[in-house]
Amino acid sequence: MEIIHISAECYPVAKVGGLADVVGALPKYQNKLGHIAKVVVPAYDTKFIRESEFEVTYDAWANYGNNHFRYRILKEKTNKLGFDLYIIHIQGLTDRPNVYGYKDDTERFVAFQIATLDWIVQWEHRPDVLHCHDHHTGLIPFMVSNCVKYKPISSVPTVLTIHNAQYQGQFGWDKLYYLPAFDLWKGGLLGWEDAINPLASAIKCAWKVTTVSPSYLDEMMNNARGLESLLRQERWKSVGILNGIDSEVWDPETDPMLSKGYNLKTVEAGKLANKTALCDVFQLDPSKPLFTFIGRLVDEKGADLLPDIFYTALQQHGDNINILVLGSGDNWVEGRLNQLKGIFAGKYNAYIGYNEQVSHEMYAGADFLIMPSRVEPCGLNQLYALRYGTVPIVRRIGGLKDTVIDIGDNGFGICHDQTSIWDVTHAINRAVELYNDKKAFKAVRKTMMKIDHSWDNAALNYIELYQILK
Ligand SMILES: Nc1ncnc2c1ncn2[C@@H]1O[C@H](COP(=O)(O)OP(=O)(O)O[C@H]2O[C@H](CO)[C@@H](O)[C@H](O)[C@H]2O)[C@@H](O)[C@H]1O
Repeated sequence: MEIIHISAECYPVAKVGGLADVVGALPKYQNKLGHIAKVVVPAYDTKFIRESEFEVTYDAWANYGNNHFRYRILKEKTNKLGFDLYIIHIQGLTDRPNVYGYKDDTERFVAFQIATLDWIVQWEHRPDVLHCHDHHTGLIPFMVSNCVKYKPISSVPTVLTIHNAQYQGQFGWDKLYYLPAFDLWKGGLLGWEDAINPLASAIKCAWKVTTVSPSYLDEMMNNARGLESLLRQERWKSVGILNGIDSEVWDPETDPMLSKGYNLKTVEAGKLANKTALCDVFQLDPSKPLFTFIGRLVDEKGADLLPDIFYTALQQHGDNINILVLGSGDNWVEGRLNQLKGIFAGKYNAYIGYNEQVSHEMYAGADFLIMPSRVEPCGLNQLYALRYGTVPIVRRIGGLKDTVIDIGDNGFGICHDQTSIWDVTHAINRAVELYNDKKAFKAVRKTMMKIDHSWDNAALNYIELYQILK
């Protein structure tokens, strides 16, 4: 089958969060299964794009509304990611350093989606499926089925994967004219409440809707930022497929970002070496348990509670624990996390910003990884932690519930029910007890490192789903 993944992010081309990890890995595993999976993303001004070689495969003009734009489709020459990578360059719209956060994000992603379809519609052959990821590509299912100019590809199945229903990409009806012509009576398929809502539109129009864990699919029926009733209505065509991880990129034995590689047999010495190096950089004490948080500092991750959680835990445990944070997001959370550095020097530190290298060093050097998420569609951090022998401390929600079993149930993680200061500090107390029971701690590390969360199975689940659509 020929599968076209269309996305705003793809690791290592452009990454903000987990969406990039999925789009950078799933196609590779689909290719390994003998299919042809390709990826289309906007051509941002990122390091990967600047440092890779591309050839122009298509050069044309398009428009959204009255705005004409020139776009070029560039193909990465060496296939170094394990799939064909196409980037769409739209001068003045895509060629910026950040993926999101601009006032004209609506225009940028509408233009990207129109350019993608304008290009595909003039191919001599038809792909087998267009796989859209999140709201940035959410207008594609509607446009493929309804816009006159895309009629030649209207029989190509579209699949939407919801990585996070918190973000929907709404914009006003005054911008309806951005879309290529369609019968206006079909316009209702674009809207939800009082706006054009790309995520809602894709839920209505895609042939299949998937999300990234079975539990999150259930939870969305009652908690999806206003889309609950729509999701209930479209449940018949929806399925939850648990994400995998790229076990080539995330392999503690070969990870070039670590101070020392390790495997199941050498995990104790390997983790200690990485912990020592990490503690050295962040002025922490490697003889104490190291708790970490990695992620976007936003409410859905429970980040607003982190400063109080850490303050309470550090007060309770005195000199017996270390905490290290890596993240960026809400300014006031960043500020408070920075403030704690002065209060708890030598046992707490925070790196405010985005740093892939430091994240790998932390998965390897940490003893525990905290994820007190309010919403977690799948979560990849806990899967990386498991592979690197780091015990996840998670709230029982979404994909966290589907992937982490509590030590009290013969599992390998520490689970709690609520995103609250009490629940998380209690979980930290349990973690300290586990850490002090050296035999049990070692056994838990071994158990979790043996778990296979690679994409092999999930990639096949997606193929089976596409095949039903043929
Ligand atoms: N400051 C920083 N520096 C370096 N690396 C950082 C970082 N902040 C985050 N990361 C990295 O970004 C990724 C985060 O992935 P997640 O899946 O946990 O969350 P996210 O909410 O972005 O993804 C959404 O999509 C994914 C994919 O489907 C779902 O798993 C998830 O539940 C959903 O919310 C990890 O690779 C992590 O290491």
